[in-house]
Amino acid sequence: MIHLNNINKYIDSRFQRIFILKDVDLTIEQGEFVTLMGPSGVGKSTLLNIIGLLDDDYEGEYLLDGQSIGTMKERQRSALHKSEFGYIFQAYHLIDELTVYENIETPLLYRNVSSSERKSIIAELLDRFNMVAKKDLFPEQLSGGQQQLVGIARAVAGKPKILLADEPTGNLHSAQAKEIMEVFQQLNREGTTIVQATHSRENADYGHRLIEMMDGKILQQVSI
Ligand SMILES: Nc1ncnc2c1ncn2[C@@H]1O[C@H](COP(=O)(O)OP(=O)(O)OP(=O)(O)O)[C@@H](O)[C@H]1O
Repeated sequence: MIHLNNINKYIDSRFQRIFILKDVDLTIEQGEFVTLMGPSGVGKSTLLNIIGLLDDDYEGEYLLDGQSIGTMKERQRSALHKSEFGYIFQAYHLIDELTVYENIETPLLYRNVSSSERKSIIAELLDRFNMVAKKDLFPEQLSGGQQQLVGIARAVAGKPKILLADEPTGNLHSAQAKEIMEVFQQLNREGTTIVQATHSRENADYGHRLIEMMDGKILQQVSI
C-alpha cells in the first residue's frame, strides 16, 4: 500500500548538504503495524510527515495504493490526506477554539458520519479514555497528557485506513500508554494500517515489524 523508493530529503546550507533522509526504501503492506525506532533526530517524524502527505519537499518516488504522489495536484493530495490518514502528532495540534468533544468530532464531520453515529463514537472514546467529565473543556484547560489523549481520540475516531502516530504515548503514564497500545492493536485487527514512531520498546512490541533508523537511513528491519 505504501511504497517509498529512494527517498532523499536534504537541506543545503552554504557549505554543505545535510541529509535528513538518505536513500530510504520502504514498503508497508495494508494491515501491517510497523514501528520506527532510533535516537532523537534520525528522521522518524520527517518520514511520518512524508508518508502522511504533510511534506512534499523531497526527492524520490512515493506510491500510495499504486498512485504516484509526486505527480498529484496539491488539492488531490490534501483530499487523500484527509480521507486516508489519521495522524497523532508529537505536539497535539488540537484546535484551541473547540472543546474536547468538538475536537474529537472534526474527522467525523469530514467523513460525513451521521449525527447519532458521531455521538455514539465520541461517547465511547471519552469513556474509554476517562475523559467524560472533560468533554466541554478547551485544550488549554487540560494537562499535557489529557491533550495527548484527545489528540489520539481524534485520530482514531474516524477509523482511518492508515494511522500515523509520532511518539503517541510520550506524555502518558504506563497504564494509559498500555490502554492506547491496546486501542491501536484493536484498530489494527479491524484493518487499520499503523505506522508509529517511538522510543519505547514496549510500544514496539505491539507491532509486527521494527524499523531501526540511524542518521536518516534505515539501518535494519526485524519482524516481531
Ligand atoms: N525543516 C527543517 N529544517 C532544518 N532541519 C530540519 C527540518 N526538519 C527536520 N530537520 C532536522 O532533521 C533531523 C530529523 O528530524 P526528525 O524530527 O525527523 O527526527 P526524529 O527522529 O523524529 O526525532 P525525535 O525522536 O526527537 O522526534 C533533525 O536533525 C532536525 O533538526
